[in-house]
Order: sequence, then structure tokens, then C-alpha cells
Amino acid sequence: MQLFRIRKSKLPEQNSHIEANLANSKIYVKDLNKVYHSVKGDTVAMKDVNINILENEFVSIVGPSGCGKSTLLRMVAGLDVATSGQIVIKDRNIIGPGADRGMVFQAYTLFPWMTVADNIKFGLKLRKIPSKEQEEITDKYLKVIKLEKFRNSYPKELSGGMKQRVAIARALANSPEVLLMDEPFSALDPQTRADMQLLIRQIWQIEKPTIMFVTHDIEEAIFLSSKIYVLTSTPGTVKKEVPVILPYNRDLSLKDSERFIQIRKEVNSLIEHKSL
Ligand SMILES: Nc1ncnc2c1ncn2[C@@H]1O[C@H](COP(=O)(O)OP(=O)(O)OP(=O)(O)O)[C@@H](O)[C@H]1O
Repeated sequence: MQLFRIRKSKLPEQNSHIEANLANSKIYVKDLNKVYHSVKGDTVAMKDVNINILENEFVSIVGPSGCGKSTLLRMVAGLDVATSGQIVIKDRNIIGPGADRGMVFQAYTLFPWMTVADNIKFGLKLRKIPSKEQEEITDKYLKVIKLEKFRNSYPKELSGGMKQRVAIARALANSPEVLLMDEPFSALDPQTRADMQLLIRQIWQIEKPTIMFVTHDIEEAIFLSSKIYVLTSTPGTVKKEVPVILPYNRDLSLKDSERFIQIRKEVNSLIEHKSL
């Protein structure tokens, strides 16, 4: 049965509970359920998930493998459909993909036949943004990701970290309402991963995009976020919302601080580990 409400218009006025929650929220997930049907039977991937991400928040989703982190992000992206429940971005019900959501995935998704600059410009061209503005936006984001010298290079000439920097620039160039990131740094070596964490935190502090970030890495989630949702193992549901009270300006030495270690212990104790 399809309970997911297919509406593009604003929410009904009588739905005062949702209205109240929406007042300052950017991504609002209400009673979300997801069941996958296959010949082998049904898999309940998500059960009654409720999430509220405020404007300009950096929120991470963590949980054991298979708990439904990617499923949740894909549904917020509109790439997968919920079995029931509601996803609202600003005041719009999500019924499919849209330019209001920028995505960065684990796998490198740049167009190999386009230069770095053309990859960044891709969405701007689609939206027929005037070419002068396209150039200005591209220049700005090449600077943000510190790849000005690679403007005319092709993806095959870049390292993994550089490719992910371009993917982030391409997503941000479209000024999305929210940035959805699914394990974007997990294919990178530890040093590059740490550099990328610093870069995305810096970008967030300057540009203040609303970010929903899926990761396996608890330290990464704490270092980057203002709030973490810990999901239970399958079917995924929210076990706890953990606020991350740490200094606003962060460098990697923060990971050795007493407060950081305390939060890491708390989040780690919430993750249900199972022997394989
Ligand atoms: N297309 C599909 N068909 C059937 N089951 C699926 C499908 N996609 C995901 N699942 C199941 O849904 C559950 C959640 O999967 P999902 O990939 O969202 O978890 P995850 O937390 O992102 O996992 P990981 O941390 O290992 O990447 C799992 O039990 C998975 O097997």
C-alpha cells in the first residue's frame, strides 16, 4: 500500500504538529518506513524514522552496517520511494529528485569527458545560467576547493581526493537547499580523508549549507557535525540524537581532546556491534 503522500504543494494547515516542527527545519523526516520486496521476501529496512535537520546544520547519520543509512539518504534525495511516511524539505514534500538537493556519493561521479571547470558548470548550463555568471561561480568554487590550477584538467588526471573536491564544488555551485553526502570520503586514504574533513568543515563554516552526511566513521561524524543521529541495526530506527557540543572552529587536534573522546565513547556505546 502506498501511504507516501504525493503532493508538491504546501502542507495542509490542519496538520499543526508538522507545521510547528517545520518552522525552523530544513529537512524534516516523519514516521518514515521502507520495506524492500523481493522474491526472497520482504526486508524492513527502516522503521518509524523521525529526523529534524535545522537550517545551516551539519548533521551526520551513523549506525551499524545495513541499518539503512544509504536508504534514508536516497529517499531524501528522491532516488528511492518510502513505503510510508513523509519527507519535507523546507515546506515541500519530496516525491523525486530535484535541483534543491546536491549529492556527493562515495563513488567518483564526475563526467570523464569533461574538464574540471565543465564538471562544475554542468548544472549551471542545464539551468541556462548566463555564461558570465557560470564563469564567476566556477572560479569561486575552484578557489574554494583549491584546484584553480586544474581548471582544464580531466578527471583521469586527478587523485581520488581531488575528484571528490570537484564533486563537492559541482554540488555547491548549484546553490542547493541541502547537500546530501553518502560516505563521500570512504574511498580515500587516511591522510587525504583527514584533509577532506578539514576542507568540508571550512566550507561549511563559510557557506553554511545544510548538510546531511552519512558515514561509518564515528570520529568523522563528531569532527564535522553539530548533531548526530545514531540508527539501530536493521530495521533502522533512530536510537538517539546526540548533540555535538564542541568548539565552532575545529582542527584535527580536536580529536585528541577529552570532550571529543567522551562523545566518541557515547556514540560508540550506542552502536550495536554484532559478531559476523
Ligand atoms: N534494493 C534493495 N533490495 C532489497 N534490499 C535492499 C535494497 N537496498 C538495500 N536493501 C537492504 O536494506 C537494508 C539497508 O541497506 P542500506 O544500504 O541502506 O544500509 P547502510 O546502513 O547504508 O549499509 P552500509 O553501512 O553497509 O553501507 C539492508 O538490509 C539491505 O540489505
